[in-house]
Amino acid sequence: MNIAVLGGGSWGTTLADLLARKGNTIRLWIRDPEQARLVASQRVNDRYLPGVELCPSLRVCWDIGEVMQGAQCVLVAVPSQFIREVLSRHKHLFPEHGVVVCASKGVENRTLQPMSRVVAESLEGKSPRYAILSGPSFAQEVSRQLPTAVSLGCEDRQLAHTLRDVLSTDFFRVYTTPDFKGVELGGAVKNIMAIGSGIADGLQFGHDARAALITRGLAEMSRLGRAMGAQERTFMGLSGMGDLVLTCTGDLSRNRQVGLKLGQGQKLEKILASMRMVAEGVRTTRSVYGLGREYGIELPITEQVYKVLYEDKDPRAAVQELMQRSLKDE
Ligand SMILES: NC(=O)c1ccc[n+]([C@@H]2O[C@H](COP(=O)([O-])OP(=O)(O)OC[C@H]3O[C@@H](n4cnc5c(N)ncnc54)[C@H](O)[C@@H]3O)[C@@H](O)[C@H]2O)c1
Ligand SMILES: O=P(O)(O)OC[C@H](O)CO
Repeated sequence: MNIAVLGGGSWGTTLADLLARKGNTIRLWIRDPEQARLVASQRVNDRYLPGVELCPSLRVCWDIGEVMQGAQCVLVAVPSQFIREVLSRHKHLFPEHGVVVCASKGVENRTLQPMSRVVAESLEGKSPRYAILSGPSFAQEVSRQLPTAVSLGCEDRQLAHTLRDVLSTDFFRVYTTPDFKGVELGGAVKNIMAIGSGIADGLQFGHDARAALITRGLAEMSRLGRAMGAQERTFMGLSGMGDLVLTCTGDLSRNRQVGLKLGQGQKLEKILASMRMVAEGVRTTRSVYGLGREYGIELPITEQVYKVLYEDKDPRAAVQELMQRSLKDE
């Protein structure tokens, strides 16, 4: 397949490399010309995926027109808050009824829209056929060909199966589900819980606290998902429980790292200034907090993470408040 990958961060680079190694025709768009030239000549994305030698057939380019030429599928791995801007600006390059796979995890701040809506609205008039790729997958592990399993949410069963076959390898196993809403919401909300789990671990609150956060985080995610039209059982799968477990426990998670530092007493501004990569959960917390209010759904962990991130609440007081809520049935 001829595929354009938009987003030269760690995930876009990893997926482009994986697909190129399978013999697909892959072009990777890196928006910064200097960075694109460097990656193209050195055959390593030193900034976002150091130490991984890229497949010789993978073309790296800053000219998005060239990258999009003849693409049968566009895989989007740009941070979620920039997807609308990138797709809208380059809408003329997209074919009608083209296939778009969104691999980014987040909910837009301005509109509170999940990624499927952002893609559909940005490409309005082009009627894109879209799928959401999510699930427990650290770029650093996938790029080293370590065994990984993910979810692909796509309403069109035939397209889902085609994409599954295109994306799967011996070490990267793709499961399909028509519930794209559940897949995208799971991928977005787990980042909030990863920050929460990092906070608890940064405070050295122990394994019990972390297990409680993961489990109650799953309940919170499912509650919001149900209200937004997702299927509850999707959250028991890879893009829900799977990614929660990974990012709430795995130190490779950038969202967990943000939480750990907050729990250790660092300030958000300083933490973000020290990071080169994106921690989607920081901005997604703001969106999901807004969704909770819009849908009238109780999201206690999200609310406390929001207060720590945006109201400078003491992390210890946030955990205390969670523990002192009125007692209820599970
Ligand atoms: N890295 C992973 O392990 C992983 C795994 C699964 C999903 N994801 C998701 O993939 C998405 C991309 O994350 P990543 O880890 O590749 O990012 P990254 O932190 O590795 O890189 C950030 C990327 O964002 C780009 N960027 C920054 N500002 C931009 C703008 N204004 N417009 C367009 N691009 C801009 C940078 O050029 C860079 O390519 C996120 O939604 C993330 O949650 C990441
Ligand atoms: O590093 P994080 O926290 O953005 O997590 C990366 C992936 O989403 C893990 O599935």
